[in-house]
Amino acid sequence: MAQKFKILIAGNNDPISSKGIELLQAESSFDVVVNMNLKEEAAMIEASRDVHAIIVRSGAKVTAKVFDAATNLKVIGRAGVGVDNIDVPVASKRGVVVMNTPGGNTISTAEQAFTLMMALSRKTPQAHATIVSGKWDRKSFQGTEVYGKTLVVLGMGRIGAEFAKRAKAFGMSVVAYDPYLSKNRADSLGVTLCEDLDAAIVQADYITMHMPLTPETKHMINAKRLASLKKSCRIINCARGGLIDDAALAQALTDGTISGAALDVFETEPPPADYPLLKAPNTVFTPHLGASTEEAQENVGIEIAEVIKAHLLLGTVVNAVNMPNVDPKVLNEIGPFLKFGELLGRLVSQIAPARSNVVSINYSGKVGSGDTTLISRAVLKGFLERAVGAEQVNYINANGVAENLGLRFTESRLPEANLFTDLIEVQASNGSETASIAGTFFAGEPRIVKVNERHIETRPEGTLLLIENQDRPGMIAAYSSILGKNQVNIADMSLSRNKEGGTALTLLTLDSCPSPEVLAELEKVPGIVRVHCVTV
Ligand SMILES: NC(=O)C1=CN([C@@H]2O[C@H](COP(=O)(O)OP(=O)(O)OC[C@H]3O[C@@H](n4cnc5c(N)ncnc54)[C@H](O)[C@@H]3O)[C@@H](O)[C@H]2O)C=CC1
Ligand SMILES: O=C(O)C(=O)COP(=O)(O)O
Repeated sequence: MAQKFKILIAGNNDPISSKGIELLQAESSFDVVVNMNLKEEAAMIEASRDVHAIIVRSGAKVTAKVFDAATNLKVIGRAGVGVDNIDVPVASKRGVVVMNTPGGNTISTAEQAFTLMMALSRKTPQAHATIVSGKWDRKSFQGTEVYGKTLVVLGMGRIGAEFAKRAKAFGMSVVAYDPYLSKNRADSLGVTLCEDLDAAIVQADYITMHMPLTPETKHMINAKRLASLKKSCRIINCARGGLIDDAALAQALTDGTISGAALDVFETEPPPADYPLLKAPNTVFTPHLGASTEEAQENVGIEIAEVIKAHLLLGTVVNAVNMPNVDPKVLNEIGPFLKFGELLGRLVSQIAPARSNVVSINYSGKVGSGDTTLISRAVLKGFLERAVGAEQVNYINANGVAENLGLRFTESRLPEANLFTDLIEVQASNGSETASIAGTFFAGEPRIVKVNERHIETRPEGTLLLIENQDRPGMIAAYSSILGKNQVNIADMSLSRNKEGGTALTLLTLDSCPSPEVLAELEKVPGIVRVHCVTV
């Protein structure tokens, strides 16, 4: 019977599009539970216990404790962009893929930010409030035009670029500050690239912010920067609370250091009633509504449902923030290499020199001409299992685990086929010694074709005994007799030597693993240099 997957649509009064939910409900192997009342962590923990997937917007928080409880969890889908309500490092550690829907709410958020800029310039909410309170006041609400003004866009990504296009249509001159924006892209958007944040913002009549909240961007607009702005400057933040120091902003507005602020996002959401910013003059606020349009919600709701469904049913990975993408075509092509890469990593870890600090993966042939990111992660996973335990390492956290152990990993790719159509070679080195195993596929079957630079041919199955010895007569008889006398049966054998009278390598496939005593006896045989027992 096909596996059943339980999917939790989790929210805190921030609904996911019914079209997305229906798409999941139509799948017979999915059990879809919708709970929009998950404000408290305890409720979220309870609701997540036995689920395989969770879909959220920004309201429900997926914390470390939720991961502790959700032991079946495979994937989290964020119907939107920001994943700051999900503990992504913990997700990665647990091997849970986190996917989002970049792009689906871009236009809506750019439109919301633009609306905020216009409403701030024309004091629209304040004017509205007086009318509904019975006043007709035409003196207090003189505004300013945006036409001809300088707009500084901080973060020229998807939303920033859409904002900039609209601003240009309104006759604004646009300056961009974004350390990752190329000059070509700035030129094609028709904006002036400024490489220095402080130099950019002092020119601004308007500043709009469109970047994620990271340690680098936290409090990017602080008291010092606010003090450097033109008195006429107005700030719009429709990205994330915390990009601006809200307390410093409240002070700057109260002191008249700047002329206004329009915010869709706050450092604390929702802001408490005594939040100083709420009392500051010249503000326009909305409660995190950037993505709250019919169109955006339908886009992100359907997209997240589709990618979660594809992940659970087919293993594809799209829009993941903690893993490379794997589409069905790629998965079909590299699927066998993933398993094999993991196996090669596991084998090399068993013959690696002590304190290996570099793992090198060399691809050649067809496999080397494609994207090998995921195969390398599979190799690393296999290699690291001995060090940290198989449960602790997965495709998502493999690079981080390696980094923590001080293990460097290098990759080389040669599209040309050598002796084999596809070859993956994994080497581990501690600087003075190196061990390596290379493998390929023969008619779809995996084969080990090289060990420690010696050509050999073995199926990677069962227990392998690797013996390096001086190339002289009598060696095979010596080790065979020790194995025989200890009831260890040899199922297969492959021999290789570098040169006559040099060092020979034997790879034996055994029916059982020799005891440590038998391995020690083998190592004592004159002429035997090294013995390794490796389990596949
Ligand atoms: N208010 C709302 O409802 C919504 C808010 N957002 C938020 O808007 C923000 C932007 O979203 P997108 O444009 O889709 O993201 P994006 O990834 O397309 O753009 C982000 C841009 O910020 C730039 N950036 C990164 N670090 C920077 C730094 N230190 N200084 C200046 N620029 C920097 C990046 O290079 C990138 O170009 C995100 O934080 C997202 O969560 C998105 C949708 C709705
Ligand atoms: O997509 C984002 O980053 C947003 O901030 C939108 O949040 P929401 O889905 O409206 O809770």
